[in-house]
Amino acid sequence: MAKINFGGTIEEVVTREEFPMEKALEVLKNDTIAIIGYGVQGPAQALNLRDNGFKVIVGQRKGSKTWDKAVEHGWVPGETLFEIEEAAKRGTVVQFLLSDAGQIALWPTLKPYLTKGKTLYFSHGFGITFKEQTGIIPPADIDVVLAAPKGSGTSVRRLFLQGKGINSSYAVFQDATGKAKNTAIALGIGVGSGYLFETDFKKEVYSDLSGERGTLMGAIAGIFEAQYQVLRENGHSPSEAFNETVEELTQSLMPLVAENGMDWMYANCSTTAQRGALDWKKKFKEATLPVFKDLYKSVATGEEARRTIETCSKPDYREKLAEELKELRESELWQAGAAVRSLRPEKQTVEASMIN
Ligand SMILES: NC(=O)c1ccc[n+]([C@@H]2O[C@H](COP(=O)([O-])OP(=O)(O)OC[C@H]3O[C@@H](n4cnc5c(N)ncnc54)[C@H](O)[C@@H]3O)[C@@H](O)[C@H]2O)c1
Ligand SMILES: CC(C)(O)[C@@H](O)C(=O)O
Ligand SMILES: [Mg+2]
Ligand SMILES: [Mg+2]
Repeated sequence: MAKINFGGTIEEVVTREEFPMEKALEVLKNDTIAIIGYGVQGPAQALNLRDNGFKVIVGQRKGSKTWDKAVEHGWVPGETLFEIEEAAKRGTVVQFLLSDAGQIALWPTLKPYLTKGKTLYFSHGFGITFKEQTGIIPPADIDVVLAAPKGSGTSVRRLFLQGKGINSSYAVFQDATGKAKNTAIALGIGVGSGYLFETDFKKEVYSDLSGERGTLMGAIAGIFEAQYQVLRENGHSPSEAFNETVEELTQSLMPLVAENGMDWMYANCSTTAQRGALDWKKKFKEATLPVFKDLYKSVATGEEARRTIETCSKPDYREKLAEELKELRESELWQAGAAVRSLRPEKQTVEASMIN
């Protein structure tokens, strides 16, 4: 494994150079990979594995929208697309990619098919770590592994199609065959990872839940709303407030951070901006640190898992989520955003946002 210095801590990572696709294909040459769940990660991982030359089948409920989506993606009923039970029976590697709440409901159906020597694969440590709440306790004679792409399934597929790769973590929870680690890495490479870093199920779920509720999704949306509100309350127009809050960040400054780090982005802004940002950064850190500490505690106590399971197990959870997203989409901030996006020169579709 490559030893990499991450800011002073040496970690071992698995790169494609040392674990090339040919090796991954060799490790899984006798396996049939059954993808159970065709939401966001399911299609991305299934299609990447198929395109990389692995033997892949998909398990879905016949008559569901996701069955139709799988057919559209080229999965053939009776050949590579089956009812969930049939796919689980045929698969020697079972990739459990239903929603985390959905996994609980399907577990009693799936478990009988997880026979000796098979591999159960997750992309999240949720089900195993919060086993008191999920009831997901695998049989002792199977391997249980994880490869968790650090990004949306949409990006997993897009980056693959661009010839790039997403970073993923991998972990082994149970090694009944003695081959679980190799299997986990081979699957991680197969689904399109650029490189893999090692974790365990608990660390993966604690960091993942913290990250998405924090800076990646929850905190960023909250900070956008707060700044936009203050600008609007002080008489700034929606276009000015949106540009100064979101558009410049995503279009100009974050690409610079992605390219070469925070100091590089700072260095490419004015000295006035740098001076102010360096001063205010401290205040924002002080203000948000207690919130991040609360968040981590809520994850570690299982409270986040409890609330997620409770709400996402309700029959109408999709409608409720859709309503909340609609409210977000229709808020002034994000309506202003839609107008700003339509004005990007590459779009050239200004009609939609014109008043007359
Ligand atoms: N979405 C991502 O990009 C992402 C990234 C990394 C890891 N993960 C993890 O990957 C796994 C899959 O995530 P996802 O976002 O693709 O899932 P999701 O929440 O979109 O759900 C996947 C599919 O599960 C189905 N489903 C839900 N409940 C069901 C039930 N009771 N019976 C049958 N089907 C049911 C849904 O219809 C959906 O098609 C999760 O463990 C998630 O935490 C997701
Ligand atoms: C894409 C994310 C946010 O990284 C993932 O963790 C998820 O749950 O969808
Ligand atoms: Mg997540
Ligand atoms: Mg994540």
